[in-house]
Amino acid sequence: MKTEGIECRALGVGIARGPRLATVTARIEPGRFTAILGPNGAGKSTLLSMLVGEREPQSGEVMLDGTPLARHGMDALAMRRAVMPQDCSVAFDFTALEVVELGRYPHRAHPSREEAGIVRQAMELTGVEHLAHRSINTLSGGERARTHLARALAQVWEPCRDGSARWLLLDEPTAALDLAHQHHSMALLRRLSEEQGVGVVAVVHDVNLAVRYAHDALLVGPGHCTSGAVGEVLEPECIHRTWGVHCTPVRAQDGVMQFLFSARAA
Ligand SMILES: Nc1ncnc2c1ncn2[C@@H]1O[C@H](COP(=O)(O)OP(=O)(O)OP(=O)(O)O)[C@@H](O)[C@H]1O
Repeated sequence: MKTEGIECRALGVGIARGPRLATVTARIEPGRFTAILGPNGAGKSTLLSMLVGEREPQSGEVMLDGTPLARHGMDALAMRRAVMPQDCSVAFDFTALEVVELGRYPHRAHPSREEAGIVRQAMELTGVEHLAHRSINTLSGGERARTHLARALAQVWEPCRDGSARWLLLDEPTAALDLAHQHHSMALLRRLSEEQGVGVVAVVHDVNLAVRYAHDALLVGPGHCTSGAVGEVLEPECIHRTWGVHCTPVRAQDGVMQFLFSARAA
């Protein structure tokens, strides 16, 4: 039986002693980009925090490569998995460069020969190299988000020595980004999954970005969870059921199906 990947086994999503928001049974594959979508308050961030191991599930469990997540140990996880939370505030007055360097901290016992190069290339990929010496707390929301994405990329830059898959778990990585940077970042994440086998899991609100760049979708709530190939999950009827908006499929010039949305039926 295939065990590689993240498996949600009847995962009860909701805060401790709070209501059950959804029960998630799904397998998330490495080498694929999985978008988590759903209405506000459906439990997307709560689910992500369970996949990361920050929050205990109300029931069920999260397995990584066939072993319960908690048994992997935080140090081992940090070598192969980077997390970008929704709120990326930094208490200290670090420069952008220092924030990205933090991504390399888990590797300090076995540094790469390319440490400085990794940090520089990660910053180039998200377009923040010119901000290297600025204080993180003086950057705009989008600049800060791109700096934290660079930190996450730096953390999982090199393949694991034991060949295990690397993961990026990101909570709304494009929320603060302008149109160009949204597409640039999503394309980058897709490439990382396809070319380097990284498992990318990202909470995304923009259905069209998800349809264009993700392989799979995990749709949370209200009260249920659906997962599968993005084009099968995010179809007009399901979108209407989930968000109460009507949508018209249109084919973009490059052949990708996208949607036009309206509050009322055409
Ligand atoms: N620490 C907390 N204490 C009380 N309720 C909480 C806490 N954290 C989350 N919740 C509640 O749990 C529910 C799910 O929150 P969550 O942040 O997972 O939703 P979400 O789907 O990510 O929403 P959004 O799209 O608005 O970011 C919400 O109703 C939220 O108010």
